[in-house]
Amino acid sequence: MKDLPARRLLLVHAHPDDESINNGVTMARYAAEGAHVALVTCTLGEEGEVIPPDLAHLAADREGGLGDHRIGELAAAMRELGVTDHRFLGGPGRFRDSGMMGTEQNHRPGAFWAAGLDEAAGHLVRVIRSLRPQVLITYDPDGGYGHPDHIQAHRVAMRAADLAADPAYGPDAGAPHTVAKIYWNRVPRSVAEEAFARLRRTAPDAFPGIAEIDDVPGVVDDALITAEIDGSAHAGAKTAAMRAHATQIAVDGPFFALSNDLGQPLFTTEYYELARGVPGGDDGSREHDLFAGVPDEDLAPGAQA
Ligand SMILES: CC(=O)N[C@H]1[C@@H](O[C@@H]2[C@H](O)[C@H](O)[C@@H](O)[C@H](O)[C@H]2O)O[C@H](CO)[C@@H](O)[C@@H]1O
Ligand SMILES: [Zn+2]
Repeated sequence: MKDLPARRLLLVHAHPDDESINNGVTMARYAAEGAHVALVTCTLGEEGEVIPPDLAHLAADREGGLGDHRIGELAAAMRELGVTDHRFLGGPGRFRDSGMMGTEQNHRPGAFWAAGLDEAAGHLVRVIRSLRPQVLITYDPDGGYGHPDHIQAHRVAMRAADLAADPAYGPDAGAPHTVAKIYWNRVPRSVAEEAFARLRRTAPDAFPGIAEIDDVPGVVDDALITAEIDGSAHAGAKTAAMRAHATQIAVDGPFFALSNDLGQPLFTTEYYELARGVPGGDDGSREHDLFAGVPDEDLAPGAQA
């Protein structure tokens, strides 16, 4: 077992593609700076729609196989971001994509939405106690846009952070560890409005339609934003990572669309709300480093891969 770098970031996401859409430049930046970046994806995205016609046969209501295919898409996306530690919660296929809210897939055996919270969180506690991350990123309580797997990923991540810190929990799951800072993915409304205005102005016909601002996960009033990560130096890596998720995402320059063909902005500054922990800034201004404020004694090797 080898010691990991002093700075360790853990991201918890629902499906392959969410990590690149929400945190592509953040992951690329910290990986490039030598921090250890670990991604836990909770499902394989088996119920997703498929954009390229020549891959349509992979869909769950056709031949199936989309989940296995998306494992490969995720691996390709991680190579573009320089991230080498990416895992599936409980192992590949342990929890199945639950489909959109209100669909019958929500209640299928194995669906992540139907999983027991503590059973699912127990898998993540082991990851937290071995990696010992100082920073964790996940969704807000609504999962960004209400998808059941996103909501469940939020619940599992927050519950696992609580259990990992509890000395009375799981003595066989590793030594207790408290994650110093937990962030939720956010987009400030003013930034979203300006980006959509630019999309309508410069590329009105790039896609068959244009999404609504509130279709963008996590859009909130600017006042709720506590950190911003300018990843313009890593814009190419994020774009390439999103392109790697070819069954789910179509990229056109600084814009993209999901399988609904509705154009939306590709953000190269990523925004966060500090949900737990002490902010690094001292005057209430936004942080520009997610590890800001983490005590020096916590920024040390000693975790295990
Ligand atoms: C970004 C994200 O969370 N994608 C999920 C989502 O996919 C959407 C879903 O298929 C919807 O029906 C489409 O209109 C939309 O364009 C898709 O992005 O839900 C899928 C099923 O749970 C999931 O596999 C996909 O990763
Ligand atoms: Zn998702």
